[in-house]
Amino acid sequence: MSCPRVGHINFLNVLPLTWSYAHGADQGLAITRGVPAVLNNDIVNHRLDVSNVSSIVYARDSEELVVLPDVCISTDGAVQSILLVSRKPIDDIKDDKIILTAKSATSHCLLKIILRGAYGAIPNYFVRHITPEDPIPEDATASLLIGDDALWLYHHKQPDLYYYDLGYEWKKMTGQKMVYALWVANKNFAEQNPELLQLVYDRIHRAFQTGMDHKKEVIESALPHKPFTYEQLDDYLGPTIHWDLTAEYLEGLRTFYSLAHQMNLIEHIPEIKLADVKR
Ligand SMILES: C=C(O[C@@H]1C=C(C(=O)O)C=C[C@H]1O)C(=O)O
Repeated sequence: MSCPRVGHINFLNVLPLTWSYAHGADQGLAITRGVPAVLNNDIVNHRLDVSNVSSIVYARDSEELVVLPDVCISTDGAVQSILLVSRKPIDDIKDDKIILTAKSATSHCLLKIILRGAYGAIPNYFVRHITPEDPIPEDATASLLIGDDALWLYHHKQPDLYYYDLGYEWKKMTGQKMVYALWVANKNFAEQNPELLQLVYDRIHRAFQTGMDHKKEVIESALPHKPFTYEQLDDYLGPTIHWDLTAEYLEGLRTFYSLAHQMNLIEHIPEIKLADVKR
């Protein structure tokens, strides 16, 4: 095998890695860019060898996957880019109709856990494509958005709607950190290609360090293409989004899996198997 097939989420929450790939870290890798839901599907169908995926995907397919250590997309509290936008206060949501963005998987579960666990609500959920300019379809009470769409909404709030940050809500409910996304490798690929796995791990792990050493340049690289200011991205990347998969973040991930299991969103609580790479 020559070029490992690597999935990359095309959201600003991984901008340091996007920047590093554009500055040579993609050499020898075949990169596929997409929204989480598409990459989730591609890794479990073996169209990718390694990918950034929704963290719930690992729990659903842990027999076939291993987790790359030290890297993830996570927050300790507010995330800004995973939002429930609602026509009514969250306390008044009961069996209402809620639209879930088709781009996500983890946040679907996170919202269900929070609404049931913290607000006693069991709404009717429907998955649809939603745009941030028109976030709540006429027939629904609320919508869940993620990524750049949600970040844009966070900075363009309408006075007649209510906004809830699910990172903040998770921290309030559990006291824990939250891991939204992991990098996983297909087990067969990992076992048969240890050197390529090491190469991909080194590139991704280093990219966040190098990227943050060049934070100004990294942010400026996105400004011409994205509807955000320097200050907004400076606040989002670094203090808000974290990329270190430390013991505390792993604990938050285990709590998430455990609550997802209690709600029958996953069949079992997986053991988190880390890929065998030199760190
Ligand atoms: C923080 C975020 O984390 C993400 C949320 C995901 C999900 O809900 O499945 C998947 C990947 C991450 O991009 C975000 O998208 O804003």
